[in-house]
Amino acid sequence: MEDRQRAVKMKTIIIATKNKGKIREMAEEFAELPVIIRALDEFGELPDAVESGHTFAENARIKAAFYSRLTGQACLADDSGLEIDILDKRPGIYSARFAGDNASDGDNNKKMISEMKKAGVDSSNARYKCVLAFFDINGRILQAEGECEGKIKLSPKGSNGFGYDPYFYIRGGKKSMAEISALEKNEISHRGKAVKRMKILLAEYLA
Ligand SMILES: O=P(O)(O)OP(=O)(O)OP(=O)(O)OC[C@H]1O[C@@H](n2cnc3c(O)ncnc32)[C@H](O)[C@@H]1O
Ligand SMILES: [Mg+2]
Repeated sequence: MEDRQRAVKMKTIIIATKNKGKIREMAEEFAELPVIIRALDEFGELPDAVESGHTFAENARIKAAFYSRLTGQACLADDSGLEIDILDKRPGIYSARFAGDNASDGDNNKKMISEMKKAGVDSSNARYKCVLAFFDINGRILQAEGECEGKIKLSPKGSNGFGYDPYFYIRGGKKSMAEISALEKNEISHRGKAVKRMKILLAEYLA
């Protein structure tokens, strides 16, 4: 098939997130699929979805459904966060708003450090979780999940990645998630694992 013909037949999928770090990590992976990948910001200023769910899965579905209704296109949304054992699995689904609505990554990291100090520790087992939800305009839903175990330490290292990455030390290593390359992060991360699973589901869906 010629490129032009293939382009006509290709579906569009919007990566429905306002987090630039997530887009960076996902866009390249999904570019391997026979689909046109677009980012939410190509559709102008859209309102934020209300993340009123009680689980990552509920919030991922809320975001995918909300943005597919707004754009009239198939959407893939990510809900993710960090569970810190010593903090009874907080911030969890509240990871983006740990330090309040519109908190920056820096604000959330400061809040995390102060909560860890309050608990009297300088490290704790922790894990990142990610749920990806895909909604098309006919109501077809696909869902995939991923987890990544590690340790939170109060000494930040590295400047790659985003969010809590400088404080999240990967399993068995002395490196933080912000010290490894984007490629290496995708190999081991919660999002990388969910993306690989979602790619299999999408390939079946598109076939
Ligand atoms: O809702 P969208 O628009 O997708 O963007 P968001 O940043 O608000 O995303 P979430 O509601 O899913 O909150 C996830 C938060 O969890 C943290 N997080 C998730 N994945 C992470 C990763 O790979 N590295 C570091 N922090 C991560 C980070 O603080 C995110 O802001
Ligand atoms: Mg959010």
